[in-house]
Amino acid sequence: MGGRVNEDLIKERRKCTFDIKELTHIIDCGEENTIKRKQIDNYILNIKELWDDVPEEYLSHKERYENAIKKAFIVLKVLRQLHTGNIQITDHRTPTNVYSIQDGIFRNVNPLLIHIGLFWSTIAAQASTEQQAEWLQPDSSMIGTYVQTELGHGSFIRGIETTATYDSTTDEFILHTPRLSAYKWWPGGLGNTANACLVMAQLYINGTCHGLHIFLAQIRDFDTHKPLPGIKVGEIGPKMGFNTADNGFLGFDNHRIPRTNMLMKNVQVLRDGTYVKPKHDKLTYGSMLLTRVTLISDLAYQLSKAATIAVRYSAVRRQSPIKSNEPERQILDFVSQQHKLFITIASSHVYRVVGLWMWNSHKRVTADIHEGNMGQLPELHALACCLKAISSRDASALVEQCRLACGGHGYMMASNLPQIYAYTTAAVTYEGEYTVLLLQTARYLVKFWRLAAEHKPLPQNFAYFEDYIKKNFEQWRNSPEGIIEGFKAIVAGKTKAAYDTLQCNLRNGREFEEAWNMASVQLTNASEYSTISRNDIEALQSRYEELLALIRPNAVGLVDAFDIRDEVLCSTLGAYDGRVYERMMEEASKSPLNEDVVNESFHKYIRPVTMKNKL
Ligand SMILES: CC(C)(COP(=O)(O)OP(=O)(O)OC[C@H]1O[C@@H](n2cnc3c(N)ncnc32)[C@H](O)[C@@H]1OP(=O)(O)O)[C@@H](O)C(=O)NCCC(=O)NCCSC(=O)CCCC(=O)O
Ligand SMILES: Cc1cc2nc3c(=O)[nH]c(=O)nc-3n(C[C@H](O)[C@H](O)[C@H](O)COP(=O)(O)OP(=O)(O)OC[C@H]3O[C@@H](n4cnc5c(N)ncnc54)[C@H](O)[C@@H]3O)c2cc1C
Repeated sequence: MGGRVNEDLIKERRKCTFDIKELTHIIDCGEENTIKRKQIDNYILNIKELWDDVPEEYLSHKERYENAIKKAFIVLKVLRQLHTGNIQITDHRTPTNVYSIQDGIFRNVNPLLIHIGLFWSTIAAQASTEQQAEWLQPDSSMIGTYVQTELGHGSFIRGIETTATYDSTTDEFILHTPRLSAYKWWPGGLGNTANACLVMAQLYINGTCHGLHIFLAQIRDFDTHKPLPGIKVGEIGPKMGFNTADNGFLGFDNHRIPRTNMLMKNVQVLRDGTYVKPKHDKLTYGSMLLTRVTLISDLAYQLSKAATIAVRYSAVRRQSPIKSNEPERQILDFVSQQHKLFITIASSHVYRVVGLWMWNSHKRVTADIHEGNMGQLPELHALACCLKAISSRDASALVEQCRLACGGHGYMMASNLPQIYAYTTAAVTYEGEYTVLLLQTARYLVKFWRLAAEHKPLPQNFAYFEDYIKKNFEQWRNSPEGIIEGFKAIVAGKTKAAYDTLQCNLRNGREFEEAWNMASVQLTNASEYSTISRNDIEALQSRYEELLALIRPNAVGLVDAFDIRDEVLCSTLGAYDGRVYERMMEEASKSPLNEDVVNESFHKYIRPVTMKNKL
C-alpha cells in the first residue's frame, strides 16, 4: 500500500535520541548479521507464491492446511538451497533466522516446524555417527516429527505406555499401542504431512523394561504417502491456535522396525539383546532441554512483534484530551499506556539476552557431555525449566496486555495480536507445562537448601542461601545491584518456607511425594522476603515513573530498532507507515460478506420473517 507516512509517526521518529541502526545491530549481534538477515528477508519475502490473495481467516480448516503446506515446501526448498550455499540461517543467537520470517508467511504455524526444529536436531544429537550418516542426507525423502505425548500422558513421561519390544529372532523392535490412552496425540506435522517419526517408547528386552528410548519409525509410504500396514494415523482437529501445524494422532499395531532404528549415540541394544546403559539416564530428554532453551529467544521475538504493533498504534491513535481545552492526545501519552507497553519492550530485551546466554551455556554443557562430563547438566536443566516457564507465561501475559492496549481494534484478527497471543500461550503448555517445569526447578533449589540448612558446603551459585541463614543480607538499596540482592533474598526466603513446610509434612508422617504435593503451591509461588520497606517501594515507584517519561520520546525508535518488516508483522495496526485506518478499511473490504450488496440469507431467512405480514 503506497502513501504518506502518518504525521505523528514522522514526529516520533524525529524525537528519537539514539541511533536506531546501532540498536538493531546490537539486537542482531553485529552489523554483519543484520546484513545477512536482510538478504534472507528480501530473498524469501519476494517469492510471490508465498502471499495469499484471501486472508487466512476466511479459509476452511482443510484449505488452511493445504495453503500452509504449499508454502512450507516452497520454504523448505529455499532452505535447502541456502544450506547448500552455506548460509547459516538457524543460528539461535539472534531472531534473524528463517523462523521469524515464517511468522509472516504462515501467520500461523509452519506444518514443518517440528520436522525442521525437532526431528533433525534430535537425530543430530542422539543418533550414532553411522545412523547420522544414513539419515541426515540433504536429499532425504523423510519428512519427520517428534512423537512423544500420548492421549493419557503428557507431563509425566515416565507414564508413557507405547512399547518397543526387542525380538532377537528377527533383530527387530515391535512398536505397539496397547490401549486408547497410549495413542500418540499432538505431534506437529503428524496429521497429514510426516512419513517418518521419532517415537518415545518404553523399551522391553526379555521381559525387562529399561524405560523410555527414542526410535525412528517410517509411518507412511515414501511414494504413495499411504499409512504403512499396522499404522493408524490422522489429524486431531481445530485448536485455539496452531491450526496449520497439522498436529496428529498415531497408533501402532505390532509395527516392526529394525533394531538399528533405535537412536544409539548414548545408549545401545546389541544384536544379542544386551542393553548398554547411557552415562546419564536423562540424556534421552535432551531434545526437550534444547527446545526449552531455544524457546526463550523465540518468545522474546514474539514480544518484540507485539510491542512494535502496540507502540506504533499508540503513537497514531488519538483518544481523549488530557486537559479539557486541548486536542485529543496520542494514547502513548497516557502514563498507564506507557506502563503497559514499555515493560513489553524491556521484557523482549531481557529474554533476548537471557536466551542468548542460555544458548551459549547449552553449547558449553553439550561439549562437556561429549567429553563424558555430566556435572553441569542438572543446573542447565533447572535453569531451562524455570526460564522456559516464566518466559512463556510473561510473554503471553504481555502480548495480551498489548492486545488490550489497542482497544477494540486489537481484537481484530487483522491486528495480528490474537494470532501472536494464541501462538505464545501454547508455549506455556507444550515442551513442559508451566507448573510442572517450575516444580523441577523447585526440586533443584530445595536440594541446595537442605545442604544449607545442614551447614554443608554449597556451590558458589548458592552462597546466598548461607547469607540468608546467617542474616547476612544487606539493607535494601534502590539500585540494580540492590534489586538483584532483593531477588536473592526472595528466592532464599521462599525456598526456606517451602522446605520448612515439606519438613513439617514429613514430621507429621507423610511420605515424601505426598509431602511434596502438599507444599507445591509454596514451591511455585513467590512472595516478598527481602528487607524492602514501604518507603523503598514508594521511591522505586517514582523512579519507575521517571523512567517511563525518559523512554516516552524514544518509544517508536525502540520498536523500529527491532526492524521487523511489515510482511512479518502482518498487522493493520503496526505497519511502519502507521496508515492504520486505511489498512483497516482495505482489510474489511476483503471480507466475503462484502461480496454481495445483499447477502442471499436476507431472501432466505430474514425477509420471510420481517416482511411476513406486509406482503
Ligand atoms: C517433568 C519431567 C522432567 C519428569 O521426568 P521424570 O523422568 O519423571 O523425572 P523424575 O523421576 O521426576 O526425576 C527428575 C530428575 O531428572 C532430572 N531431569 C529431568 N529432566 C531432565 C533433563 N532434560 N536433563 C537433565 N536432567 C533431567 C531432574 O533434574 C531430576 O534429577 P534429580 O533426581 O533431582 O537428581 C518429565 O516428565 C518432563 O520433561 N515432562 C514434560 C514433558 C514435555 O516437555 N514434553 C514435550 C513434548 S514435545 C513438544 O511439546 C513439542 C512442542 C512443539 C514445539 O516445540 O514447537
Ligand atoms: C500446540 C501444542 C503443540 C504440541 N506439540 C507436540 C509435539 O510436537 N510432540 C509431542 O510429543 N507433544 C506435543 N505437545 C504436547 C505437549 O508437550 C503437552 O501438552 C505438554 O507436555 C503438557 O502435557 P499434558 O497436555 O498431558 O498436560 P497435563 O500433564 O495433563 O497437565 C494438566 C494439568 O495438570 C497439572 N499437573 C500435571 N502434573 C503435575 C505435577 N506433577 N504436579 C503439579 N501439577 C501437575 C499441570 O500443571 C496442568 O495444570 C503439544 C502441545 C500443544 C498444546
